[in-house]
Amino acid sequence: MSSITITGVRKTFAAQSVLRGIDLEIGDGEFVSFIGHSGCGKSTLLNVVGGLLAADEGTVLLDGVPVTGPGPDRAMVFQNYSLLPRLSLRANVREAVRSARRDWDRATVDEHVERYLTAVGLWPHRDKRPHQVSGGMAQRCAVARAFAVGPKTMLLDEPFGALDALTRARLQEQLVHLWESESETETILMVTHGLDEAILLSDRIVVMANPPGPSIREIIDVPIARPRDRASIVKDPVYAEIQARLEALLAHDRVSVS
Ligand SMILES: Nc1ncnc2c1ncn2[C@@H]1O[C@H](COP(=O)(O)OP(=O)(O)OP(=O)(O)O)[C@@H](O)[C@H]1O
Repeated sequence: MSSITITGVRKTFAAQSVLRGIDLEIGDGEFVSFIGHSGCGKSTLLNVVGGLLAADEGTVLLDGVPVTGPGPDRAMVFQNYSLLPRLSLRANVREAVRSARRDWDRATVDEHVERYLTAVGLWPHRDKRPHQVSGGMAQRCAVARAFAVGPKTMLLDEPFGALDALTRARLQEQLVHLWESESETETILMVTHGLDEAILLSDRIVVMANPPGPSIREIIDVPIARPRDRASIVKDPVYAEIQARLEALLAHDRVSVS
C-alpha cells in the first residue's frame, strides 16, 4: 500500500501556476527526493504534504486519510534550523518529545532524548544553547528532534543546504542511520539542490520543472543497493547514468525558461 498518494494537486500564487497537476504515489519506506530549478515549486509541494499549505485543487492522502493540516504523523526540517533559542539542545529535543508523547514518564522521555542526541553525536553538547554551537550542530539537533518525536513521514526541505561539504556528508550519514536503524520514521521526502546528495540518499528522484509544462518532468529510479558508500557508489556505472540524466533534464529546463 502506498503511504502517500498525491492526486491532481494544483497551487497558484497570484497568477503564477506553481503546482500544475501533481500525481505521485510514494510507498511505505521510500526515500524520495525532489530536485529542480529555484522556484519550480518543490517547497510548495512539501508544504502541501506537510499540511502547512492548502492546495487549490487535488488531494494528498496519508495512509488513505486526507491531509487537512499538520499532524504528529509528519515532521518537517527546514534549511534554517528552527530550534528554540532559550533552551539547551537537550531541552529542545525533550520539549518536542514531551508534547508528542504525553503518556511517557520523565525517565522514558530522558532516555529517548539521550538516544537521539547520541545518534547525532551531540550528547556531549546537550547543555549548550543553539547560539553556543555551530550551524551544523544546530541542524543536527533539529534533525534529531524531528526524528525523536516518531513521525511516520519526514519532510526535509534542503536540510543540509546551509552546511559546508564535510558537515553535510556527516549529517547525511547520520540521517540514513536515524532513518534505517534508530527511528520509527518510514518514509522520507527531501527537497535538495544537490544531485550527488539525491543519488546517494534516494530510492527515487522526482525532477520538477518550471512552467508551462507539467510540474513533474521525470521520475528517476536509483537502483543502487543499500547500504551505500559515498566513495564507492560514484564508481557505479548506474550512478554516472543517473547523474548524466539529471544534468540533462536540468539543463533542458534552464534553456526552456531563459
Ligand atoms: N506564500 C507565497 N506567496 C506567493 N508566492 C509564493 C508563496 N510561496 C511560494 N511562492 C512562489 O511560488 C514559486 C515556487 O516557490 P517554492 O518555494 O515552492 O519553489 P522551490 O522550487 O522550492 O524554490 P527554491 O529551490 O528556490 O527553494 C516561487 O516563485 C515563489 O515565489
